[in-house]
Formats: sequence, C-alpha cells, structure tokens
Amino acid sequence: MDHFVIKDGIMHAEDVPLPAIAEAVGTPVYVYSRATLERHARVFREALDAVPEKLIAFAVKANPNLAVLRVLGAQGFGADVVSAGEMRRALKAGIEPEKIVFSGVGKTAVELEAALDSGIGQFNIESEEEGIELAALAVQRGIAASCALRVNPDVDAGTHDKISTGKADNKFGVPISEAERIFTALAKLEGMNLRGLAVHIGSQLADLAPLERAFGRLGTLIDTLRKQGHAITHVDLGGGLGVPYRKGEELPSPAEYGAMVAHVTRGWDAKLIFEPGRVIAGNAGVLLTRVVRVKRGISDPFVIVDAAMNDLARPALYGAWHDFEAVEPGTERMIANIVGPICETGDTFATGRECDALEAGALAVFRTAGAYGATMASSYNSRGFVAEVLVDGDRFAVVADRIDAGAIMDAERVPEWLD
Ligand SMILES: Cc1ncc(COP(=O)(O)O)c(C=O)c1O
Ligand SMILES: N[C@@H](CCCC[NH3+])C(=O)O
Repeated sequence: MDHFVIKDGIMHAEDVPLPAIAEAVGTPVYVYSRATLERHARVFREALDAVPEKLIAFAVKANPNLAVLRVLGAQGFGADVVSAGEMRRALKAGIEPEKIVFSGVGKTAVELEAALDSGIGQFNIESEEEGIELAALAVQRGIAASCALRVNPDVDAGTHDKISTGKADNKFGVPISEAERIFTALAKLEGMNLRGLAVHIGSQLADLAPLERAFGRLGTLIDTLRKQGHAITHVDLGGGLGVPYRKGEELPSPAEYGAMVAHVTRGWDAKLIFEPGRVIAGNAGVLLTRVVRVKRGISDPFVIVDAAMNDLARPALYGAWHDFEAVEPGTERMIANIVGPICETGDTFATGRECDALEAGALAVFRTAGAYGATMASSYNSRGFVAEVLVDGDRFAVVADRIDAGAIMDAERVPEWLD
C-alpha cells in the first residue's frame, strides 16, 4: 500500500497533506513515511522467514537519517556501514554494535580502530592488505576481529555500470579465483577471527538471476573452504534488490528474492546477513518541491522547480527516472522538461516528460526518493542542504534541518594574511 496518495484532491504522506509540510518547513524537502519504512522492513523480514538464522543490516548509505535508522532499529534491523561516520550514526540511533557490519574498500586505520573500539559485529574485509592491517590493530588491543572476506564473484549484475560492484574489474572484494588463498592466509593471523564470506554485486537489480549466480559461486567456495577445515559460520549476501521507479514497473518482489535465497542457501548451515538499502527506503520517501516558474520557448516548456541536482543527484548522475507528480493535480497534462535552477544543463530531472499540468507556485513530488536522495545531496551553487521530514500518521517532525549557505559559511575562514 502506497502511503503517498491523493485524498480529496491533495497528495498526502500518510494523513498529512503535503502543502502543510511545505508551509511549515519550506521546499525543497524530503518527506519520509514511517508506516512505509515499517511495512517494507516487515515484508523483507517475512520474505526471509525460511532462513533460520539471520541479521538484516540496513545499508545506512541509502538513508542515514537518525530518525530513519531509529525506525528500522526498532524493527530489529542492524546496520551495514561504510565509514566511521555511518557507524557513529548507527550507534547514535541505538543500533547495538553487535548488529553493525562494516563494509567498504577504503577503511582507514582510524576507522578500523574506531570500529574495533566500538565492538562492532563484523568487518567485511575487501583485500588481503586490509585484513593484515586490521589483524595487527586487533592484536594491539588484545582482541580478535570478527571478519568475513568479501569476494568479487565476477558476475554482471545487469544494472547501471556506475552501481555495479561484482564484476572482475570493479574495485570491490577479492577476486573469487584468489579467495581460497587469501582466506587461508588471513585465517592464520593472530587478531583475526575469519568466520565467513560476503558478496554484494550491485544495486537496483531488476533480475534475480545474477544474484543467484553469485550466491551459487559463494556456495561452492564455502564447500571448498570447509573441506580445508575452515569454519564458515557467517555469510553476508549484501543488498541490491531493485525497486520500481516508474508506475507499473515490475521488479522481483522481496518474496521472490527470499524464495531464491532459501533455495540457493539450503544446507549452508551458517548465519546469513542481508544488507538491503533501496528496497527498504526508496519508496518510503518523496522529494517535495515547488515550481519556481514555467518557461515557455520553442521546445517543450521548462518546468523550473526549486529542487536541483544538488538535492537529488540520481537523474544527473545516472540518468535515473523519478516519477514526477503534482501535489494537487487537475485533469490537464503537459509535456515538459523538468529542470532545477543550477547552472548546469545536467541539472535536468526529465526531458520531454508527460506530467500533470503545472504553473508557477504549484507543489510537486519526485517519487522514490527515500533512498540515495538526501544522503547524496551537496551544497553546490551554495544552495545549502535540503531539509528532511518524517511523517507518522497525522503528525510530522523535521528530522534534518535545512542547512543554508550561512551555516556552511560559518565553517569557513578567511585567513588574516589575506587582509
Ligand atoms: C556493500 C553494500 N551493501 C549493501 C548495499 C545496499 O544496496 P541496495 O541499496 O541496492 O540494497 C550497497 C550498495 O550498493 C553496498 O555497496
Ligand atoms: N547511489 C546509487 C546506489 C549506489 C549503491 C551503493 N553501493 C543510486 O542512487 O542508485
């Protein structure tokens, strides 16, 4: 069930009319639905009912807002983090350290130390070099780091090139052909409790077959390692499940994903870890924006909105599609180029898009903006950082203040020697 629906001619987030949020907080603003987050968490968990032992660790990069993390933590989710900053957020949101998994190719020594000192549950090691460094830091502390080795299975996820992570030439994980040697070498190290494997082949996957292929390769590797006497007790299957960005688009459901996982992993006898991001948060948020003006020229009109590529980068970065709808739609439609105010032609959300007819001052939303939206924002063109709101039934709260150009300038200094 969609929690962003038109009631009495006005789009609501749950029971809150979006114009009320625009009035109180201004635009552009991200609006998240607590009920949707909770429903997605429940659906994903239930889809994995057949998996006896599991941890679902939300990929914090998708939406690191503290309130969002708090909602998901209350659903029993852990956190998949890729930086000390994300780890601090997960901890601050109340997620137990034991439920935190640290992924990422470039964890610095400072980050590894912070994570060891916080007692996080698992490090997903992405190279032999990282494993050696981490083990040494653990020895200094008189502890052993619980780790999984991230394997690059050389599988084409069939997604956008910039968000594919499991092909041999991608920077992530160790090549599957080298995994046995590296696992054996790292497992010997003092300070290293190498207890499993991890894989993540990419994001916004529209087909389960590449995931199934990757998990199958992991299964073969588990057998090989066990035959050599290694204990494999934890296997992290990453995230990646895609979501519909266009009305009517069909993607594999969490239930289909869960059935595939249960089938491929039958008999693995290990705790499975999942790192979903987009499938939990994507359709739990919209970016609410106001039309600045409609510029008519020789081509389709330009609908210039007050949101821009600095607030929602996905269209400019990946050519991504986000449905665009009026908050108070009439019966008329138009064909328009939907653009932001930034001084780049790439600040274009849609070209030649059929949408509700809009005039200056009207409110509209970009849908499916709850994942990889605010988290990828920048302050380009000194536009500041966009605000975020969480809706719960008929109430809402600002869960991230708008940070304007003034606040950003407060962190800057002009050295005296320039005077
Ligand atoms: C290691 C890792 N885990 C989980 C995710 C979450 O992916 P998604 O949002 O597609 O579920 C990502 C992002 O692709 C990732 O890099
Ligand atoms: N930022 C990407 C997803 C990257 C996933 C991170 N590994 C997107 O918006 O689609």
